[in-house]
Amino acid sequence: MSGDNRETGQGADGEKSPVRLLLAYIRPHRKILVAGGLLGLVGSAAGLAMPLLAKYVVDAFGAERSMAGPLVALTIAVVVGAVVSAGGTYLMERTGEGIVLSARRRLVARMLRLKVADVDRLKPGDLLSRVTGDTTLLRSVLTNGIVDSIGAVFMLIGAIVMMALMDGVLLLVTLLVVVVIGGMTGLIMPRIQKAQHQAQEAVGEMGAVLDRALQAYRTVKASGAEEREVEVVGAAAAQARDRGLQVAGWTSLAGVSTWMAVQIAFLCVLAVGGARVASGALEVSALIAFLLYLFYLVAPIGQLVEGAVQLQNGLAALKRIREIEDLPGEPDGQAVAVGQAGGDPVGLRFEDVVFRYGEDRAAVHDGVSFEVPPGGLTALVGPSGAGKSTVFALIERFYEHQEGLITVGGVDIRDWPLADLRAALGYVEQDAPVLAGTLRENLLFAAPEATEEDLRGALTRTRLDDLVARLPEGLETPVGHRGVLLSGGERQRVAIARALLRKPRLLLLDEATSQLDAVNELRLREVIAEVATETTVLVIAHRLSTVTNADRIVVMESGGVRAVGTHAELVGSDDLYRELAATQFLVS
Ligand SMILES: Nc1ncnc2c1ncn2[C@@H]1O[C@H](COP(=O)(O)OP(=O)(O)OP(=O)(O)O)[C@@H](O)[C@H]1O
Repeated sequence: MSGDNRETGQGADGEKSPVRLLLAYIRPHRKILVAGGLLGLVGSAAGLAMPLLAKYVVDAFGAERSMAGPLVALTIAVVVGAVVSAGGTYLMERTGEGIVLSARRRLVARMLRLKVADVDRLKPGDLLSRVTGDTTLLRSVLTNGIVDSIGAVFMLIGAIVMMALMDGVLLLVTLLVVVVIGGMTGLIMPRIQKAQHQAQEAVGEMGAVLDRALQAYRTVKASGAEEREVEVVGAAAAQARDRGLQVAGWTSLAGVSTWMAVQIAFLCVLAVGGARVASGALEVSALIAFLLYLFYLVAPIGQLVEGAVQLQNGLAALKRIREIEDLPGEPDGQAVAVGQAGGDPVGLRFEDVVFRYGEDRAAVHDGVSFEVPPGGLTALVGPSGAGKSTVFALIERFYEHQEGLITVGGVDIRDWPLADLRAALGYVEQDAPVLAGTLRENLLFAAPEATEEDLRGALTRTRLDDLVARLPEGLETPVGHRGVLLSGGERQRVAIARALLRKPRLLLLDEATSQLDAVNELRLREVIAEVATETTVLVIAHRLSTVTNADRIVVMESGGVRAVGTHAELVGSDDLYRELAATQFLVS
């Protein structure tokens, strides 16, 4: 078994310029975008033709000619203009939605393949806002922003050509003013981008604090902390508003400088043009026409500035999207080996394992060694913080150990292809191991291809069949957010059934600490004992019944293994174990 441990880090587009990266989102949609842009142009042309056609109608009326012809032409122009414009708008919006969709798909695909260590560091609410908010910002810059800017460039060129024909000197004066003030606007643009990035960050932070409040909804209420949480989320919202105002400030400054450019150019042209008219170098009519063209420049310049502002917003959003996309993925973690599960029980070995959660952190595991033979029940016990859950995190390769060796089935876990390793493991978390959705969806989550027979078997083995029989909609009953509609014991058994459907060769079970009623307690004990006859079970034990049933118990203490033995042996030989048995384990 050999694994390719290549990290799925930055893609080939890691070094491209941000604008090119932005444009890459359009590439698949460019044809529709061009079609939408062309329809928009035809619509505008039809709009432009209308005053002319209206003139014909009036002329015909005045000359007492038949108005039928011009009226039909006008009607056609109105209808064609409306239909074509609507079509253009629709295509543009459609492209925008398509761009947002592909940006979201890409981002989510990356998010779900990140390393657990990175996701532990990031805030879920902020990640959510990157998928929902930042991707939306790409839409307008990549559709209307681009099309309008291209249209503006054409108009600008047209106006400049006309102005050149009128008077070269005045054009030079105009361009000088526009370029100087345009340069100043250029200086503002990066500030808009920075402010927009901060604004989006503030929205992300607001999402993060809101997420915190919603995740701990019951605790918030039970602690009477509603008002304080409202304040905290409100403060984050105010922060987002402040950042938004900064963007608005810089954006309006850019707008004002455009307006100033035209006004100052107007005054300069008036002064220079007046002098040229006085000296006889220019006709008055040419000066008037030139000034009219100057004002003709206002709209396209405004559109260009607007396009540039949108570009800054898009780049700011892209930066936040790339912050996630550029994080390295798990080593060959892309493929989920569905259907490859199953096989004989495997053993597990830790050999002098050293692990710390960060370079600057103290070692959580400082030379951990123990062995779990294939099959049977092994319990992991120890005081809180001894590093028991970390053992699971290392076996699942959520985190990578720094020193020592961990083997599953005699093979170094670093040599297992990650998807195969995880397919061989069953993992039952202690907290909230049930997801929203129906009971069936939860059970089939890790093994969607499981047969109805497998499902019934797992339900029987986890003693869930009578629960299913009691539920009004049976397996189709929704379990509520994080399974809140189930009891603690039921949730854990659902999670065990889900793990069993994957036919694990080694089941990692973090036992629920919640107090269970006698029936649930007994069932859970039976389930664990029964599963241990079929596969290897490593359980972080919180119950006396589990340790007394275990084939062997590994006692951990502050990052090391202190003793190994059966309950009877350890009660006799190990002080810490005796104390744990007397105080920590829930009696049953
Ligand atoms: N994701 C993490 N990042 C940083 N430190 C962590 C992380 N998870 C756990 N730790 C730290 O590692 C130490 C061991 O934690 P671990 O969860 O493995 O202990 P445990 O024995 O399972 O405790 P408990 O029985 O209370 O769950 C603790 O001091 C904890 O603060």
